[in-house]
Amino acid sequence: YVAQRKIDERTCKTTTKTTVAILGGGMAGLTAAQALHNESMNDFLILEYRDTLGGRMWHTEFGQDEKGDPYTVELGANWIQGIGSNTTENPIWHLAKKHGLKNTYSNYDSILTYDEHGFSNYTDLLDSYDETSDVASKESGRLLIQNIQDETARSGYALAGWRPGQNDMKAQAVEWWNWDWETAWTPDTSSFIFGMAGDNLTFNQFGPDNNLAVDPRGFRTIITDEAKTFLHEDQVHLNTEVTGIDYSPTGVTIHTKTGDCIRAAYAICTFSLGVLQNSPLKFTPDLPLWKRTAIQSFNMGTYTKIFLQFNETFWPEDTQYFLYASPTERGYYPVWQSLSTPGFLPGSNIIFVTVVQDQAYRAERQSDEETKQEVLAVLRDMFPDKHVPDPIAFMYPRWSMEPWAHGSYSNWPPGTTLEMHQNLRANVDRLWWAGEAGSASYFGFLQGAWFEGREAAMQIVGLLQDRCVRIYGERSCGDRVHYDPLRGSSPVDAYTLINGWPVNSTHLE
Ligand SMILES: Cc1cc2nc3c(=O)[nH]c(=O)nc-3n(C[C@H](O)[C@H](O)[C@H](O)COP(=O)(O)OP(=O)(O)OC[C@H]3O[C@@H](n4cnc5c(N)ncnc54)[C@H](O)[C@@H]3O)c2cc1C
Repeated sequence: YVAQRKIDERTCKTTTKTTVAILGGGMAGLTAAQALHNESMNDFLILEYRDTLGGRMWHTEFGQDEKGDPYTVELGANWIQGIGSNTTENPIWHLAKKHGLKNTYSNYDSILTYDEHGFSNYTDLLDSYDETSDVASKESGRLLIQNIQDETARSGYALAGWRPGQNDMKAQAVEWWNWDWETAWTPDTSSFIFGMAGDNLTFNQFGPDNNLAVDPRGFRTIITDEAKTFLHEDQVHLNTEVTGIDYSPTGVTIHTKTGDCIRAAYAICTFSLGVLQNSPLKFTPDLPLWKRTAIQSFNMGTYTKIFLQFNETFWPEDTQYFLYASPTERGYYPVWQSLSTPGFLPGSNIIFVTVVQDQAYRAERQSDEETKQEVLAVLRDMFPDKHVPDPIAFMYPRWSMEPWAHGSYSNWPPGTTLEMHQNLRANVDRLWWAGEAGSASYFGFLQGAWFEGREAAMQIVGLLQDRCVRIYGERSCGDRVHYDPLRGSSPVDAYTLINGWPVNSTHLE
């Protein structure tokens, strides 16, 4: 460490000292900072790549209204997912209410189904999927509790009775709407146990409903407004790209692209799994094999929303969703969402379509014009009796190419275990980890980031003050555990706070 410190000093243009360096200013970075502040520990710095807080809560101006003013659309997180419980409130819902976020109930029953010849009613398939989901959910709970080897969501659903034919494109579209649209991965590439558990933990615990943010200030206002309640400007360094992290049992030195250094007693890295997997970030010494294995074992999904504004709403104005079954390609511009519908951005004539994974990568690689022609051809198939004009505005983000995100959110592949995941969130010396992907219970969701940021900061407070802390009502002391080597499945008694599983497993069924 002494030798390493000398090297640091040589390579640092300037050195700033702080107690806790929070790497990343998204939801997890915010809740980490707030947890430190709540413990009167205000000597921390948030280092953020972009020119704003918010991370994957990211909006932009799009199109224009009658007066010529632009609308606001969300490129990243859009829903508050899991609201409506009388007993447990989703912390994201709490923030939304606190900051007066404008949002509207997403009604998944407000859906019409289409194929290449136009409207085609196959809602019976939606009902069949729902019935098998109930069976699959119970079975995945049994596998978890009885410590049985994980399987693919594909096999779990097939055993529960959902077996869409390879060429039954309507059933494939229904499956996409139910699975891929949420996880950004196919059932074949998703863990059955943890895919079902993640869904249950959010929707059985916090409530079954989702509301869509349609606030002109942008969804991230729940972060930026909350930050104003406790954060000082000098605690945030925006436009700061972290390029290197030196860690040891006694401290952490962060290197930035401009050659400056931040020396901290502890650091919390909240970068997305995609950044950890793909960016040239240099760790010194190299991260241990158990940590590198964990980082590469989980999956980062890409979820791309493609926005179009027309000069009229030619689709049924009162319907929220339109599901399209392409005759040839699964997941080809399948879910269309109207923002022109009452409660959202009425009169906006805006609709957007979502693609994930291979279809998202393809769209992100091709030009706007190529993608526009593809989506217009789909709309013209869906509405053969209407005149579908060229859009007056068209835009989509390229999540897989954003160097600060490298994708949208994480997912658990088949065969993962809780111990394997614990290795993703376990600290390495004084370098700690937080963020959406670190949440065993709510990965992929904003609430996952919210809980992980807070928990890491509270545990660090415990270490700094040489005491145990209470997290979710349980005692937590010292470093996080990690597992080396790993075994094939997790015993049920592993589902505890120690492994990042704070909720009682009775919530699983
Ligand atoms: C398209 C999309 C749709 C989504 N939909 C929903 C939804 O509807 N509901 C929901 O609950 N969740 C949704 N999510 C997931 C949700 O956005 C995330 O779970 C959450 O925002 C993650 O927060 P975080 O703090 O863990 O990570 P981030 O928000 O990624 O924060 C990490 C921060 O680190 C910064 N950073 C990265 N690299 C560096 C570097 N080298 N140096 C300095 N800073 C760096 C980034 O700029 C970023 O601000 C969606 C995400 C996407 C992308």
